[in-house]
Amino acid sequence: MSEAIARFQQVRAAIEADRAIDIAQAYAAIVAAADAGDPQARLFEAYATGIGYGCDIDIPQAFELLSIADEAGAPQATPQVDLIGTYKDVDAWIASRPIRDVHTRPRITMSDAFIDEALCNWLIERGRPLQEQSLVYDPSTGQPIQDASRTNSAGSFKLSDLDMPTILLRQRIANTIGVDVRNFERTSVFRYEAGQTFGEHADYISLDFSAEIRQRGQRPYTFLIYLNDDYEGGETHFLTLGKKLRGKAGDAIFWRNVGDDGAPDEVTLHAGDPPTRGEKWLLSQFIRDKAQLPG
Ligand SMILES: O=C(O)CCC(=O)C(=O)O
Ligand SMILES: [Fe+2]
Repeated sequence: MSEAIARFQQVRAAIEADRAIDIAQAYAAIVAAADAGDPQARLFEAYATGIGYGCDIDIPQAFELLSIADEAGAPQATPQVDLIGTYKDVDAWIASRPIRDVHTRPRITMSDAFIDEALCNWLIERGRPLQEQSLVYDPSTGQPIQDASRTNSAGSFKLSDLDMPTILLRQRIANTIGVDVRNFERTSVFRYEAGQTFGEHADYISLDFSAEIRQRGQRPYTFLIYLNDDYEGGETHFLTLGKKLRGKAGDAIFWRNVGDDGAPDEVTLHAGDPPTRGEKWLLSQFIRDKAQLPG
């Protein structure tokens, strides 16, 4: 094995284990191994180029690299090319989608048929193996603990879990809201089995966590996509507004967690109510007001 490929394997293991690494060096190692003939490294280079991990975001180039990885024999590339090969014009695919307001103060907006069924199913299958029990922080000890207020599971996409459809979807979300995709946190997929819930909470960062806000920014937007609809109950419940909302599979909902002045808006308090029958799958995208570390 060439030295470049051995180095990439180390970088890949660090990314998969979510260890802190130097992103510029990691990107250089990915490209070197790809150039040394490793199709898996070419695939990582495609994702890195899609999200600006150690390089500038270049979507057409990311596409090109995905095709090269496919031809070089990366098995994961083929279903992605099959899925996005139908997106003939990438610019049109990632363009902003029509929206409609469903509430004014706070502004809550929906976008019907934001994605199609094939992409919903793709995202469910990508998110399924990543599911972990959701934890909340115990304010008395500062330790993550399991708590009855949040019983659903969640999985988020690191660089090594990404794929081109998800990368393009992030672009479409950014264009629809009119925000910079570099401000996106990791994309997550949530699963609620019947009876599981994400209790009353707000998505803005509490002003009590001023260091977090200084470092990573406030979280002005939440963007959700309902990935299935064969369940009962399971609404996104805005408790103070007395409003329960839910979309069909592929519909999106988003809202601002802060007011025009940027301060937390307490009326955005909400819950993911428990499905009473069937299981609910949801894509959750949090958006900050500052660029995030990519990956
Ligand atoms: O499941 C829902 O509808 C709500 C999800 C949610 O509150 C969140 O992603 O922050
Ligand atoms: Fe939330």
